[in-house]
Amino acid sequence: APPPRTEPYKNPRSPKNPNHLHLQPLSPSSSSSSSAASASSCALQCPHFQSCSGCTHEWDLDRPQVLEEVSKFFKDRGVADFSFDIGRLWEWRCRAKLAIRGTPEIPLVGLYQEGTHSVVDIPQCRAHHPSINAAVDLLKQGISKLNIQPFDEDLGTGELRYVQMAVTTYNTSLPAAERYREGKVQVSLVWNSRNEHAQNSEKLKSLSDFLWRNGGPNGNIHLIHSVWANFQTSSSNIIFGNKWRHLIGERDFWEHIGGIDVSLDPSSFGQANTQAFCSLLRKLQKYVPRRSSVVDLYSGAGAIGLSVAATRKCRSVKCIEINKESKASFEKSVSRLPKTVDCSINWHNTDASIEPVHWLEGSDVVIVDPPRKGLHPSLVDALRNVALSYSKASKAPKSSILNEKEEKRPWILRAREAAIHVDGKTNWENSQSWPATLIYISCGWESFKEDCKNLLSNNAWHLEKAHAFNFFPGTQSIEVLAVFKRGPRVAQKKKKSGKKKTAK
Ligand SMILES: C[S@@+](CC[C@H](N)C(=O)[O-])C[C@H]1O[C@@H](n2cnc3c(N)ncnc32)[C@H](O)[C@@H]1O
Repeated sequence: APPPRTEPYKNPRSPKNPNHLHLQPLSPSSSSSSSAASASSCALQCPHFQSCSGCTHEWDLDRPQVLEEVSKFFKDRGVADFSFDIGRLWEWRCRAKLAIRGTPEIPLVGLYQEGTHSVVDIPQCRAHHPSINAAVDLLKQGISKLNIQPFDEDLGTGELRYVQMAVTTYNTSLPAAERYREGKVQVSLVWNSRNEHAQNSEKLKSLSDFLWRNGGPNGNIHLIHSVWANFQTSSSNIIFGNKWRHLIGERDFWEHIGGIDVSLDPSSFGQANTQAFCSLLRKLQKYVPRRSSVVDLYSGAGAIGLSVAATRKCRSVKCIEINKESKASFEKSVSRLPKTVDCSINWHNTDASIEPVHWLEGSDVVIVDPPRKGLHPSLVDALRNVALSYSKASKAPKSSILNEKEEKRPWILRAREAAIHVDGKTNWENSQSWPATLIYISCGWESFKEDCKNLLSNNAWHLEKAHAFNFFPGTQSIEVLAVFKRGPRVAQKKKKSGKKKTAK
């Protein structure tokens, strides 16, 4: 795999109309032969394009159209050196949730056709890590051989509803260059029953054994890392139910991300593009001053917070996450942090939008990585208020901790108690600081623009750096990493020319 490339973003040739190109590819003899050649070298070339809803763009995978706008947006707000990390263009997806429909003889495993609930089979998907396509093939063989009934959405009948495939490329016994290609798949089968005691659970066990026999360490090719079951009977569109069971293979799923070992249970959020996420983390780490106190809001299983705890020698890291399922993964990742890490680490299972000022207090750096819809308005308000009270009164905002005694609501008090707490070796004094740096990671460009404008208004914050990452090649989505500093931008003093003025 070629290493990810980072390029300072320059306005390229005028954007082409991808639909037009799709219908009428330019021939090499046309006057635009050089752009046609570069477009086809970054073309998706997937047989499922247009029937499957996963990819929306077939050409210029290295340059999503939205980049023009993104680059201009940051330039207009004072970021001169915006960069874009192109990364891997095919076989980048290490995590896929696929619907299972059809019949036992002809199962369909894939995504919905745009705007419908018809599932399209995507055996040769170009975005999937090759191990996902191979595992899907094996799963289909198992479905047919064991007469597993795919789910019927209209009737609510059938056995297998969805499958989640997650690839781990963590294998220290292989040379680093081979690890990605040799990725192993954690398969989670979403079974249409309440639990493992239902009538058809023997078939679930048979399917899991089939996958392990044929794709496990003693199979023809070792493809499968482990098999899990999730039980879901709801008629809603929600993919997963609340019950998870580990069926076979290694229980713990590890990945090496951002300089640390990170554990990810199937119920926890995981980034789909592992390599692009690693590039983002490498960049992010540079913006966290050494020995700082960090709060990581929307932290999931803590990949970002724990990575900066280790690589930036942070004094403290506080992670805030609404999904209680991420707790176990966080705990395992903490257990593998290098022994040299001297950091007070906390993980709170709560909603970051409830009384967010509480979480900001005592931190030098706040990292936010919200879902696509962006930050909750209460958090934007808290970030603005904290910054504005500094610049208005030239002093720190009033401590929310002073009001703590008055807080009586038991659920808020419970959330403030850390679900996981690890002491550092050094007893640092409690910091009275408020964040001076805000690092915003966004997968939703439209919501980011709104949040960004609100954060910048009245000079509460200013933008210092911005980078984008090709997290989802083939789509118009990109991942943005934006670094804000508290207060207005201070104009840079012009360097003295060094030439002495000569008296006339
Ligand atoms: C884009 S993911 C990022 C996770 C993590 N930073 C990572 O990279 O693995 C967003 C996370 O925010 C969590 N989340 C959503 N709404 C939340 C809220 N109101 N408060 C706290 N966490 C929330 C989700 O459960 C999810 O884990």
